[in-house]
Amino acid sequence: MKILLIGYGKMGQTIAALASAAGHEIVGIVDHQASDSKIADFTPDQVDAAIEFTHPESAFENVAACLRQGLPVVCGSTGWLHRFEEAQQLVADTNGALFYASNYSVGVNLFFHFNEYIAAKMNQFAASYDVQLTEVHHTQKVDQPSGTALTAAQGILAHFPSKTTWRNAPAQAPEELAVLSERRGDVVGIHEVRYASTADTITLRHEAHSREGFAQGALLAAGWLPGRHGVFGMNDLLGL
Ligand SMILES: NC(=O)C1=CN([C@@H]2O[C@H](COP(=O)(O)OP(=O)(O)OC[C@H]3O[C@@H](n4cnc5c(N)ncnc54)[C@H](OP(=O)(O)O)[C@@H]3O)[C@@H](O)[C@H]2O)C=CC1
Ligand SMILES: O=C(O)C1=N[C@H](C(=O)O)C[C@H](O)C1
Repeated sequence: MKILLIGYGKMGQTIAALASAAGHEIVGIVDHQASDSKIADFTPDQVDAAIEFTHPESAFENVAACLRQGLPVVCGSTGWLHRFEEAQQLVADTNGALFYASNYSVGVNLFFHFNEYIAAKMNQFAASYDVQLTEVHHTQKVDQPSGTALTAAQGILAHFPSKTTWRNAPAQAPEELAVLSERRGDVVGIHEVRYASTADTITLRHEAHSREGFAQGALLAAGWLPGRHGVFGMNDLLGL
């Protein structure tokens, strides 16, 4: 597979290493510091898929540039969902292909699935149990709460109707889901959903040990996307 990497930080470099080991070709790197290349320098005959892991403030423009160039794009940057509808419209206008996941690891996507199942079960016991979400990441992370925590929060709100909104702080009303963020050292990513009653606590937890799971998932998505048209996510890829 011929890959254009957009963003050559922690994720870009992890993807490059795994891609090269798997025999894929990195045909270009677009990054603030690591290269002078631009997305507009690349055409669909040179690139099977672009993989974008940059920054919340640059993700939409990078995705848009890929779509305008006719490049299928796998985007992992978080914190830009306020522009997601614009991206969807651009995909439709260009007959393009966009893959987005707040978290590309297979384990986290199983966690999302279990989270929804547990929320639906626990709804029957909502009078006794309160639920809260916590996420812990490294101190370089700029967005808060994490994209993964937002996806998990949406899963709870959809299946545990006693919670109708979320707040990135301790809840101030029973219908608010507290989504608590902590930034500590070089933690790769910990997400935890906790249902607590006066009698006991039930916890669903995912802890990433490295960035390889995210990178493997992004490469899987990049292999799957070419030839498809539309907006896709991990449920399409994994059939969850
Ligand atoms: N969906 C998922 O599974 C995962 C998502 N992420 C998300 O991916 C994003 C990147 O994470 P990570 O690699 O850890 O971050 P890093 O800060 O380590 O790397 C980002 C890189 O992108 C560069 N960059 C910033 N803006 C642009 C731009 N406009 N064009 C090209 N390059 C740019 C940065 O350069 P400079 O430093 O010079 O600004 C840096 O080299 C974050 O939003 C993070 O939340 C992370 C892990 C997994
Ligand atoms: O910035 C990170 O590092 C991560 N970001 C993603 C998120 O916001 O959920 C995924 C993962 O947790 C690592």
